[in-house]
Amino acid sequence: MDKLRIRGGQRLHGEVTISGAKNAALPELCAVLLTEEVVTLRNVPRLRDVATMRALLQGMGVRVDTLGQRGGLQLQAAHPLQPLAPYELVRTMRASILVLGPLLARCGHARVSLPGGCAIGARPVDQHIRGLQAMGAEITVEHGYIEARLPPGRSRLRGARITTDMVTVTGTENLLMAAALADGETVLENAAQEPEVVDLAELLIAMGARIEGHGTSRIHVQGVHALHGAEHHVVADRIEAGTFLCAVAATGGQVRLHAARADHLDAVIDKLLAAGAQVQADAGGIEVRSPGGAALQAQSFRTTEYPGFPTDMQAQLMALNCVAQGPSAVTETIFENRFMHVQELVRLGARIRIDGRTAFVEGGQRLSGAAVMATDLRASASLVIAGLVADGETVVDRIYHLDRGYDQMEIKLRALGADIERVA
Ligand SMILES: CC(=O)N[C@H]1[C@@H](OP(=O)(O)OP(=O)(O)OC[C@H]2O[C@@H](n3ccc(=O)[nH]c3=O)[C@H](O)[C@@H]2O)O[C@H](CO)[C@@H](O)[C@@H]1O
Ligand SMILES: C=C(OP(=O)(O)O)C(=O)O
Repeated sequence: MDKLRIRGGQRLHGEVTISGAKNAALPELCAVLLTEEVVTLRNVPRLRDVATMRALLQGMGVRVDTLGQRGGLQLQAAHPLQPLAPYELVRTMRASILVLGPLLARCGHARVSLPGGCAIGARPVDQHIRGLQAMGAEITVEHGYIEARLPPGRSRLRGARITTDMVTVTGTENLLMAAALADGETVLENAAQEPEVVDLAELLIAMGARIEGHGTSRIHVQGVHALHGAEHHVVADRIEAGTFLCAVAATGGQVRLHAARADHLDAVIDKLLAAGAQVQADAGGIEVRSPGGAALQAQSFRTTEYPGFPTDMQAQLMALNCVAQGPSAVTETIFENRFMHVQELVRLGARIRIDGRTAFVEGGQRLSGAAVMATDLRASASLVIAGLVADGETVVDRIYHLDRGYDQMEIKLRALGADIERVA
């Protein structure tokens, strides 16, 4: 099993190009199920989750061709499709649930394994199911599978007004894709406003869907009979960019992030500016400069839905808070168990106490390298940041979590001057 070996203490300097967003690419790969024509996606990141999604789609009968070396994929979901998402693939990637809406809309039935719980929380999919039921689907859950079909005599879902109980990102995406081919108008209330939802809507519109209001909490979709092929560039990964911003803030140095979208990172950049880092944005990317974490002020924050502070950046900013000066309180409101990195950061010398949904970080600690275990994707990223500033050697085990969502992270960090290598 691969590990990352990091010798801390190097400042980061230079330039890095931010990859396409995992959380945009995954729903967009599922959107190809909505048409029998060719869809071309550019800037798809090289990730384990993308490989899993590719295998899932290929198992259904989708043709997938790689275009060159720069993240191009050409996909075609011509008939006949096998509308099945088996447990073996779904259990390794929760985003597999995103095939449910498109399969139901296109094939009239779908059999998708329930994703189950994971390290960061229970993560039920009841809102996805309820929304599709409101659109006329008959859904049962048996033997660990969601069995969804249209009632006898119906060939399409029907538009509906759906208000989800909470803001759900993949729930909004599933219902958006289903609504694109439904009969009549769908209104999604309490919709997620994340940039990845907007990017998916832009792909769907390029495929002929009639969507308005994406990027707000109310999305209107006027269903159409068929969608067609399209070409789309996946938006830059704001979480990868935010992770590099926190890494540079912690180690000190100066780095330019090409292709990063500052307008998608306001909440994170505000915290880094308040901490004392310098962050400047222009049309081509973001430049960050920092004297190093020990010269910064720790910042309290609370995760919320976009445009609030993203839960997917909580662990990374907490790693910075461990070395920055002063106490801070980090409150996680989205997932009930997303502090798995805390005990590993403590192994590196951090001082953190958890009380319910809040972690209280003492700050101002000198970290010292140790063997630590990655427990989930962003927890892994926080351990890498901590390892980059710790004295001596840190070995991060179980980095298959990191590979799910970061495109060549150690190669990009090494190009910036980090002493980091992948070892077996
Ligand atoms: C592939 C992808 O895009 N993943 C992102 C997506 O996950 P994902 O879409 O799974 O997260 P949601 O936005 O759905 O989850 C928000 C909250 O709602 C709850 N919930 C959600 C759906 C549902 O049917 N019932 C329910 O109770 C969840 O357990 C969680 O507590 O958004 C999260 C929140 O920004 C991010 O951390 C993930 O990186
Ligand atoms: C939690 C995440 O992803 P997923 O929803 O794919 O598990 C993440 O990207 O941090």
